[in-house]
Amino acid sequence: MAPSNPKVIAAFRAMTNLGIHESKVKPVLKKLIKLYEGNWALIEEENYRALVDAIFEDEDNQEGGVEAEAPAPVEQVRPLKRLRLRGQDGQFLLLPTSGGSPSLAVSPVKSGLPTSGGSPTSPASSPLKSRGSPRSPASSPLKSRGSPTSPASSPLKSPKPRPGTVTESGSELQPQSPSVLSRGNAAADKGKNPVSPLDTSRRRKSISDRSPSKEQAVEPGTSPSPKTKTPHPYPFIIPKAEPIDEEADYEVPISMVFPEPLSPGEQGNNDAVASQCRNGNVEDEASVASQVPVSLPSPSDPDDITKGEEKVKIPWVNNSANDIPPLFHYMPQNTVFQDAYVNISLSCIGNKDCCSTCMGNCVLSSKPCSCVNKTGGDFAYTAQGIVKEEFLEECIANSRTQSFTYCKKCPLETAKNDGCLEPCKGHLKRKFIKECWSKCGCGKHCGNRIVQRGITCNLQVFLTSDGKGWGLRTLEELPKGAFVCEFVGEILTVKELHEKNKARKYTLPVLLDAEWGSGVVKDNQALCLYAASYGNAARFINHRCLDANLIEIPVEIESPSHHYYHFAFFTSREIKAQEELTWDYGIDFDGDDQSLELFKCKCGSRFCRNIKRTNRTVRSFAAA
Ligand SMILES: C[S@@+](CC[C@H](N)C(=O)[O-])C[C@H]1O[C@@H](n2cnc3c(N)ncnc32)[C@H](O)[C@@H]1O
Repeated sequence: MAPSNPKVIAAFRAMTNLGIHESKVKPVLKKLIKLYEGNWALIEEENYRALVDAIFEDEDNQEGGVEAEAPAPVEQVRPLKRLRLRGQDGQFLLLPTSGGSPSLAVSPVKSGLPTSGGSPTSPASSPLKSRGSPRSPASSPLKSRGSPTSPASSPLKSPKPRPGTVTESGSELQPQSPSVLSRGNAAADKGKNPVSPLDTSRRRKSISDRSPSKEQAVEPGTSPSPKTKTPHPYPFIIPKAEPIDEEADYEVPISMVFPEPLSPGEQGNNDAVASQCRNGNVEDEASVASQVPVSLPSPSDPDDITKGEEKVKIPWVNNSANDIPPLFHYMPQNTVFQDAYVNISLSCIGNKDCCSTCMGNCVLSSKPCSCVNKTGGDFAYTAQGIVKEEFLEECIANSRTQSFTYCKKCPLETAKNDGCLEPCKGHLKRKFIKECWSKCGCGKHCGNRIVQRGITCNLQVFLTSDGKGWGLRTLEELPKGAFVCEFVGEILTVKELHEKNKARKYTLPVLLDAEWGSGVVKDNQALCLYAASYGNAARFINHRCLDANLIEIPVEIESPSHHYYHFAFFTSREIKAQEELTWDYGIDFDGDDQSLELFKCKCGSRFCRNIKRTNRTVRSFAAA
């Protein structure tokens, strides 16, 4: 049976990429897991160097040690042995990456490894890069004037070849300079020695510990463009799940934690594996994992974390090969988890809620259509597709002045079901945008359909330099009021959220609570969005107290009832290319709600609510 533990799968995949057959990997991997007492960090380090070495040692032993004495030509039939042969003949070299760990550069002629069809040594033919046809470049809101879907002429639109990947001339396959060789040798020597599980310098570092000097290179606003960054040496980046033998402390971003089970049916299986690993019961992990099906997403293509789900690609960049974004399922639209009642039916949309007789672009029409009824008689968007200044300022003021409405019976309190119903703590008053939709007569390119057209600007997921984990940044300048993305996740009832929270706390459930204050909300209509396992790029947006550059605005599209709506992010000011995108999660760091994941705020804002305080908790849900 095929293995299903992601770590085992990743190890197998890494070895396959290096031309080593699974049958050779399995027995050695088992021994190694035992030897290292389940410390996967030691096995994964330096692209599984310990495993590669052990496989060859094993082979050597089986061949009676003949190989050890064999002269150089014997080595040629075993390309990976070159890892330990210091770049002999200039065919196999250990190139230092920016992360300091060596990468394998292989002569396609002499390696014996395949040179096309997804060979790991041939980035140009990476299966990742050949996936699908390149999609149209993003068009920024500014550039979309007149023709919202026309391709932008942004210089960022066509992804540049990644440094370290093989150029057409194959220059990186040439023999390296002596200095490169000598650095490579040092790395090769390192790999020769057996790795001791007691060697603490090899233990996993927390994100904040990782290569600060290199992280400086991606400082928002000051970082070089992605083309100057050094990527993973292999075209296929090996997934590196977080260690599973440690409890995540509150410094570790929640989204770096192993993804959750995907459905109640899968829960048992995942839990079995997870708990086995956490308990350190890894005696025979390779075989245990091979029997237990786990449904985890595969790692994303560094060129596109969306896996082709959005109109634009969203690449991710790391600082070293070991930094891999959390595993999650990319989903461009919200999807009901189980019990949430989301009524999307044409019959629910009355004449006053649509403009069935309109044609073309409603925003350009001399007389506003009925879709403006809910936005004070005017469209929220300008003809250029950005939120009007006045509307935006009102939204910003609402969120900053913290004006609340109160439910008669708050779903957050009833969900606790602890026999003590506390009064509602309040929900922010919000101003809605209403977009035209399918029952309207206008077309998809109508200027009153911005959020529903999805992400159009050039974004990038990157590792922040200030210990916040992964973040999202824009690669192009964005004007004030531009739509960036919506927060996408599983649609959960608050009760379901409460159940999930019992199993694992999560920092960022977004409450769709804009209407709760208007009456009694039914259980299955008190909804929230949860993006730990399924979500879009918004799950990478970090928190900033008060002066964040994004503001969330509720948007009505297909459901006139505001129990369900879209939670969309717009720029609250002009944003420069390379700036990190942030929003204020609405966290009260002085609060005492124990139900959410803690983190110490590193937003750097002078208005930070967590300054000079420690061990504070999150009081309210993000959107409250
Ligand atoms: C929705 S995730 C954002 C993406 C996350 N940084 C990652 O690496 O996946 C929220 C988590 O990011 C981290 N985070 C977000 N904003 C932060 C801040 N201002 N200071 C410190 N950590 C932050 C926290 O760990 C939080 O639990």
